[in-house]
Amino acid sequence: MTGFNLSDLENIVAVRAKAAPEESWTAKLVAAGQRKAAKKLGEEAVETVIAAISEDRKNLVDESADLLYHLMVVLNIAAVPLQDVMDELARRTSQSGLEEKANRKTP
Ligand SMILES: N=c1c2ncn([C@@H]3O[C@H](COP(=O)(O)OP(=O)(O)OP(=O)(O)O)[C@@H](O)[C@H]3O)c2ncn1[C@@H]1O[C@H](COP(=O)(O)O)[C@@H](O)[C@H]1O
Repeated sequence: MTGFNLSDLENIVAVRAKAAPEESWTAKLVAAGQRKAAKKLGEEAVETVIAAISEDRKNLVDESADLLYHLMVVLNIAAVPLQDVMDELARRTSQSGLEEKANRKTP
């Protein structure tokens, strides 16, 4: 265990987003724009799903890392701090997912 967490990754992404695109994948994605970064995030999500269904534990860890990294890039481009996501998750701890689903208002 390293103690490395998502907040550390968010900080790395914020720094590398300002690097030259020729020397940083993060900067290259940021320069390409949100559409491209989100597409990459979608690809990583699909690869994570495939790893989960394949019951390939090592691949699931690797693809999950790719997924979380690309999510951090997409949040950076959208100027959404990770803390906003964590606050939303914290807010949701007050009720179960099933409870929330049952109470959802239908349009
Ligand atoms: N965690 C990551 C990370 N995870 C994945 N990637 C890159 O994401 C890119 C896409 O990954 P893929 O495996 O999908 O590669 P691909 O070439 O698109 O593969 P195909 O599916 O197309 O075959 C690759 O270049 C990976 O290296 C990452 N790039 C950067 N980071 C972090 O960001 C830091 C800064 O990186 P740079 O911005 O590149 O300096 C790094 O030190 C890491 O901490």
